[in-house]
Amino acid sequence: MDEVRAAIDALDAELMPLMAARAHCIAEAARIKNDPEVALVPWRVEEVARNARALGERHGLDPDLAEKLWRAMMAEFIAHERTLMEQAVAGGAAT
Ligand SMILES: C=C(O[C@@H]1C=C(C(=O)O)C=C[C@H]1O)C(=O)O
Repeated sequence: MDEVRAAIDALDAELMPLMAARAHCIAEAARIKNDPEVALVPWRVEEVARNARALGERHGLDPDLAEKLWRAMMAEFIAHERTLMEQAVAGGAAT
């Protein structure tokens, strides 16, 4: 079990910079959209979910699991994007 956990920790260390890069793109999207009401764009969520299924299949990950993981991740990024835009609106209103 120790070896498996060490492998998981090593993979998490590889995933984190990619997650940070994704968060950077989300922050860019927040700046461009500049409206908390449009944090969630349904057609794009469905497109990313379809992409995740295809990528899962290509890399030997159950597509159902890939889709669930990506939908959960997107929900968190969308909430984060909305928070960033709300903060920008609040900051803009105060100045
Ligand atoms: C980045 C966007 O904002 C949201 C975040 C998404 C994501 O985490 O991939 C996908 C759809 C959007 O609702 C976008 O609209 O493309």
